[in-house]
Amino acid sequence: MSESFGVASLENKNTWKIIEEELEKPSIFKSRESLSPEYIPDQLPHREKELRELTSYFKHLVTTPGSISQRVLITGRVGTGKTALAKVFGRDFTRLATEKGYKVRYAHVNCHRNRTLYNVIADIGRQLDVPVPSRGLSSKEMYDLILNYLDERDEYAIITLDEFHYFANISGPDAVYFIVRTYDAEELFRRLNFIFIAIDPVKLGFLDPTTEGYLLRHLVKLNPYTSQQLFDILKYRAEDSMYEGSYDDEVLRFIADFEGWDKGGGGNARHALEILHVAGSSAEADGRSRITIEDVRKAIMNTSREILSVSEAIRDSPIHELLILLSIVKLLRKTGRSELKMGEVEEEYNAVCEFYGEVPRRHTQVYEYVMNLSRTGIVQTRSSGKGQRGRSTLITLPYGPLDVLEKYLDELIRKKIQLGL
Ligand SMILES: Nc1ncnc2c1ncn2[C@@H]1O[C@H](COP(=O)(O)OP(=O)(O)OP(=O)(O)O)[C@@H](O)[C@H]1O
Repeated sequence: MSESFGVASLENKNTWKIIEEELEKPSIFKSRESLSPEYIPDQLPHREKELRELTSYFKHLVTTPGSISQRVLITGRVGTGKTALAKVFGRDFTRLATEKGYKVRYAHVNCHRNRTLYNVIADIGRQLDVPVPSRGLSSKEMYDLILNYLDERDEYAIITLDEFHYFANISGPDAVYFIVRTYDAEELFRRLNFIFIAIDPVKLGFLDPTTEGYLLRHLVKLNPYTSQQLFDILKYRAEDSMYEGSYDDEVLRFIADFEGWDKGGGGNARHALEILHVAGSSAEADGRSRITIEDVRKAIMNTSREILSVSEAIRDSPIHELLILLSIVKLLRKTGRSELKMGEVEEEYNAVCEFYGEVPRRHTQVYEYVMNLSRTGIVQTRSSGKGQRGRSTLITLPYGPLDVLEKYLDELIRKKIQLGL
């Protein structure tokens, strides 16, 4: 026993040593989650004006509640703070309204995840704690249930439909009209007020002119951030999430100048924060307590704009769409080829599903997912011309690096499986 214990203690000493060394490494982050994209900060530097605009649109809820059903459209490029602005506004407005004795609720629906009218309304009901039966109701019946529930409790709600262009594209103009309908005739409808978030109002071009005109008259447009604004945002978020001394103004300025709209960057706060996060992680992994400019350079290379724009586009994709994208990336790396046939992607997808313990979808669904990835520009597809046995769909990715993308997809899929998404 003692001998085997002796060997075990030697191994234990090694594992124990490894863990002790890891634990003794200096930490850069005092709170990683407050740097994560989902985190909603207390303040939003450089979005004060837009916060005031939103407040003025919804002021009736604490002066003449029920007088109108407001609809506002927030637009802006990726990473300009549309989601954060709506959530911070929803959180603080409802808190202040409640303090004044008005019952105002807030719900934030992600239309990338909930793409049909039925799912959008069901999610609204869920977030407002409306006791909605899980099946057997039409969208209209569920909508009426929510309105009556609010009416009985004399409550009003502000509902944000985020990534509204996905819902509009997939569900079509009738579904949009059902939600946006601008008539306020029936009093009951004034229980619900809406904020729509879309990257670009042009994407709503198919709306009927009345609806489109209405939304464009109630528009809050977020401009891309300048390098100075990004510097202030990075400083504010770093103070929240990283230990003092683990970064300095030179590091923040370097990132802000890379991403700042006035310096030719995307003006994208998510990208700037992602670079800071990756730079901090690599300094911490090397056992260093300070982020260097070299860490930032490496982080910028690893969060290339393409990878980042893809990561933003697929952040809320269904898990099997991600498994198919990962299969394409893996197969392109394995074969070294520039294009893949649908059949071989499907074969790889079945193997990838087995690896992650997921039940593979059938061919038609796989094809639909690939077309979806193609519609959103994440993959490129073309049908094979003559000279190939039978017609097949050829698939490729116009960007890289594939190894970085594979690592990113693996982490995203594991996180979604863990969260049961
Ligand atoms: N003014 C700001 N102050 C602090 N953090 C900000 C600010 N603007 C954006 N952020 C942060 O930057 C990240 C991106 O913001 P957000 O997700 O709101 O952008 P978005 O415009 O909704 O992007 P997308 O179009 O991809 O949804 C989030 O982590 C958010 O907390």
